[in-house]
Amino acid sequence: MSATTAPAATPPGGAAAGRIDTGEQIGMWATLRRGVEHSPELKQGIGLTLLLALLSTGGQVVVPIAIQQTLDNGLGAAGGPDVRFTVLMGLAAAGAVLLTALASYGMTVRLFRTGEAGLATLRTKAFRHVHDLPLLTQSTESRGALVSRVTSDVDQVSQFLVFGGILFVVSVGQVLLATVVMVVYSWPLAIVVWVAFAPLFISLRFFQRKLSDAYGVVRRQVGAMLSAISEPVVGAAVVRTYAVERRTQVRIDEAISRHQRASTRAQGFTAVSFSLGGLSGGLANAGVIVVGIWLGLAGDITAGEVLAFAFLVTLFVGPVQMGTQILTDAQLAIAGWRRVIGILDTPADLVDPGPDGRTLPRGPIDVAFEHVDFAYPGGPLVLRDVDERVTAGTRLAVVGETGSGKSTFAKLLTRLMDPASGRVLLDGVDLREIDQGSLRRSVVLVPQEGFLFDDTVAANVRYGRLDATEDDMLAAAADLGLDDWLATLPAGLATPVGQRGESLSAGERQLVSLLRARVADPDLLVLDEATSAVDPELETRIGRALERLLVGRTSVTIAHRLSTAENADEVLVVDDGRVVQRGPHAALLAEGGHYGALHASWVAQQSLA
Ligand SMILES: Nc1ncnc2c1ncn2[C@@H]1O[C@H](COP(=O)(O)OP(=O)(O)OP(=O)(O)O)[C@@H](O)[C@H]1O
Repeated sequence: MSATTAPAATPPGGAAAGRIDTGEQIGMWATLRRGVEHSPELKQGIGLTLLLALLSTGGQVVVPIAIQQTLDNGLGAAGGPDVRFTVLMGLAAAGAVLLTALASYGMTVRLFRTGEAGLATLRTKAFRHVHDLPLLTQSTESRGALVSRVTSDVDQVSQFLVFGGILFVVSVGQVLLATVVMVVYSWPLAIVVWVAFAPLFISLRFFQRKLSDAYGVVRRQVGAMLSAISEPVVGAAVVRTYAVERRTQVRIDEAISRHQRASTRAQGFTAVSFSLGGLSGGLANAGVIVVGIWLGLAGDITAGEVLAFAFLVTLFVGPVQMGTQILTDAQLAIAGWRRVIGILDTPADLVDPGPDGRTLPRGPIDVAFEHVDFAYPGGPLVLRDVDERVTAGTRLAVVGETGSGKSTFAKLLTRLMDPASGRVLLDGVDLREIDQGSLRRSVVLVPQEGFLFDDTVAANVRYGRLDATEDDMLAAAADLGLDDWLATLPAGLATPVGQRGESLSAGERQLVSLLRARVADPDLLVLDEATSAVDPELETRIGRALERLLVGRTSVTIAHRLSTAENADEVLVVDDGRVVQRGPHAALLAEGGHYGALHASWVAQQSLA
């Protein structure tokens, strides 16, 4: 059976290997619990914060009580106005207002601090985990969406915790306290207020569900919008070269419109619930006045109590009305929190064996593939039953048509992915059992286009070994015969390379990648040979540097050039995911077959050039 007709194979690492967990299946309370677990700072000193919240809400209730007391027992005292009592009540009210303000300040500052500290932890955790995510997930999940999870989704949680959270604590306290005082003054009037708010309370659950769905869509659209915007920014040169600005703009406009539609829909629910809050407040006030006067005429309630009630209703209305807004913020935050938790829940596919991991001894490495199969998620097998051994110190060139599986072979060899079945062994040890630190020290992959960061040549070379000194780098350059090239750069090692190395030519970028690999000094070097054409002088220089880099190591080069295959000790020919030929260049040439055909096409290309 050929690779293309093979049934879809299970992706390595299970179904989760291909996508990031959306987190959508996590319930609201579970999200909150898990969110707090991930940011334990949020719980720190919560007792004191709640006490301050209680004080700041308690203070608000003192004012209506003071008004009632002043009216009934001060100004309206049986034997004429009691000035001393009235002043005392005034002072009590002023003290309560001051205490409320101080407590509210203390609570706000504390919530700010713990909120920001907790979210910084969450952001750091999520960002670190992005690095551990399966390589396949990172290419499947659009990068913009991934960035939005770590940035704007966490911001959303932050906004709620810092603002919504404060309002929530105060509102709940205020409503409860106002209710208690209302019941003490007049339970029939308290019932009037609660009846007025009953429809809103009952419908809150409905709104909460609607808002949750609607804001979940909004958060997804934010990710999609960031993705649509960031891709053309990164690929600006391609957009301009092919004059596809209009098409790109249409994509971005569509993403923005989708976000706008989702936001408008969500805000529609907010508006309805907010208006319901206002309506309930109006009803409650009217009910209190009418029933209050009626009770007053019957002598069941004093004038001071009715006036206090009017104030208490205000205390009650504000938070309840605000509650719908808080609900909105909470839903946004929970939707954001879910997406961040989704990242943290996505298993890192490459499990580091940790302290049990084996360490590779230094020196050239012996490589073995034992019946290795591999398939990308949901796709057919792209490597089938690869069973090969490369003895330490060998220079192996891997050749094959485009799409035959060469790069996949290299990725498995460097453990960027694990095989679906079979084993890859280095010095007889399964790659999965090797300590990640030891593996990264001993094995280095030089990709076709080595990524350069927007920094100096030195900083980029240092990615090979973080403690490399300038002398180490100069020695590496001398070893690869690149010292004179380095001297031609405007500031030598201190020359800035620009974004993605754009200030350097393609060939120069390759030289920086080779220097980086030399500084790393691996025992197994896996090279994906660059295909971009560079000028002949630089080509010779790259070839010479490569020659020197390979000395004393095992090397596996994905070869696109005839000379590389010719200079290798052995050539491995891959076709449609299978190894079809192996041997030294000359022997394979004599054999013909796939290698003969590849060789003929190389020779034809060269004569054309
Ligand atoms: N991330 C991926 N997701 C899904 N399929 C992939 C992925 N990367 C590669 N493939 C598929 O796997 C097969 C082998 O790809 P691979 O990159 O290993 O080939 P290659 O021989 O290195 O090709 P080239 O010489 O063009 O780089 C191809 O059919 C390719 O489409």
